[in-house]
Amino acid sequence: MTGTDNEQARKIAEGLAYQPGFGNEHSSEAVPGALPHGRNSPQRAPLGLYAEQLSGSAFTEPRSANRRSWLYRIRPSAAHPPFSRIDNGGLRGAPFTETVPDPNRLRWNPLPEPPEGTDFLAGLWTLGGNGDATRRTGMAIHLYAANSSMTDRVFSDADGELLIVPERGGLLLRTEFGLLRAEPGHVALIPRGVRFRVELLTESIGGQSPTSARGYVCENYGQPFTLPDLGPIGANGLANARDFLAPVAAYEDVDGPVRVVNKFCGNLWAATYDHSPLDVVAWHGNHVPYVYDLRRFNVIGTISYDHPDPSIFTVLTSPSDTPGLAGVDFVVFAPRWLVGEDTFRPPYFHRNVMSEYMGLIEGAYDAKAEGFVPGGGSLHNMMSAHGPDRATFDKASAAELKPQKIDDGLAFMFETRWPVTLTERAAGAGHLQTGYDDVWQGLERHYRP
Ligand SMILES: O=C(O)Cc1cc(O)ccc1O
Ligand SMILES: [Fe+2]
Repeated sequence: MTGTDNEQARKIAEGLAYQPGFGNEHSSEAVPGALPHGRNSPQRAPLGLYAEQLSGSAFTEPRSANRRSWLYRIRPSAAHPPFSRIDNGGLRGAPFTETVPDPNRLRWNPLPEPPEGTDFLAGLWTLGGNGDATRRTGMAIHLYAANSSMTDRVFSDADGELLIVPERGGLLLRTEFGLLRAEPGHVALIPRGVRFRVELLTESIGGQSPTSARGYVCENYGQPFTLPDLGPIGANGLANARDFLAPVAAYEDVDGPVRVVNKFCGNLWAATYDHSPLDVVAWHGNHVPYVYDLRRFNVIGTISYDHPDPSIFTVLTSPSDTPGLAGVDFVVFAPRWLVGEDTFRPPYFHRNVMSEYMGLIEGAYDAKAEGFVPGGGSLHNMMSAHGPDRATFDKASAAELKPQKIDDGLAFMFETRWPVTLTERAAGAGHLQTGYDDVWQGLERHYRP
């Protein structure tokens, strides 16, 4: 790609300026005077820019659910050649029909190392999902493993928003709205339809050699993720709105071929533009990307007895049409104190109508002594019986119940109202563990009336 990034983009890449807040009406201009005032669509937009609205909700949705942004860009998005189908690589979309839904407990090791030159988009690998992208319901679970930055191509997803959960390696996300830096322990959200390019962060941004990056992606076809209501918790707590960071405007003024890849109803389509579409000089609105540092999560738990349900750890929820029943919840198991008296402190044995995919960003998870490793994942589909493995059960049943800090791990869960159907690749993967059931073997009877 030729051309120069603007000065602000360089500064941002080094320091990264952000606008705090969740769901705000943000506004930002990379060049003073680029943002019109008092109207969205003046007869001639400032500086000869084109005004364009990007709608993430129907025009008529209630104000509380309404999402749109106004972009002021060098060229309108409409100025592009036709898109043609390209190979979907490891990406699959809903509806998922390659396999039949599997009630077994399943666990995977991390993805194998990708071939040299694999960028974020090429490194996406779909595990499974539910719903239907054309109906804007459900979700998909993807993993990614990359060792190269996207250089001359840009991606966008018409099917849903992308919640990116880095596990290894930092990412620099160059979006239409500006730059986001997402390191392991952060999550980044790219809203539906927003174009972005993923570069691998080296130790210092000025460094030369890209390292590798690995992580998870929840593609949410349903209603956009929002913060859960807090109810009796009160006005503060869990993920606090001010810790979500939206970018400031930063644009590329680049002439030259740029491949623009669009995921549309499950398939990849591409067109070669004669310019970079990351050419937004100013914007305002609430349909915006953001990053959030999971270590900012205000963890709430029992200070008396019993193990609260993990809904108390919900970072973001995608509501469905039934109140309280999420299309998908994003839940984090962050460092916290356990103080419950006369309590079995790790996650309990359970069967859940919701389906649970879990991943591990760092360290260990308190329900599994071994085998659940960073970059790996487990799937406990609707009503499948799971909980602490035998080693964890034995240890926690005998543990002295003094206050205990869990500070050696960061795990997360995508919890969805519909069962997850696997792709053929995930069902037949070499890194699918065999014998996962064995972790619950040897839980002998103790009841002898
Ligand atoms: O299965 C899991 O490990 C996730 C989980 C954690 C917890 O604390 C309670 C219930 C639950 O499903
Ligand atoms: Fe569970």
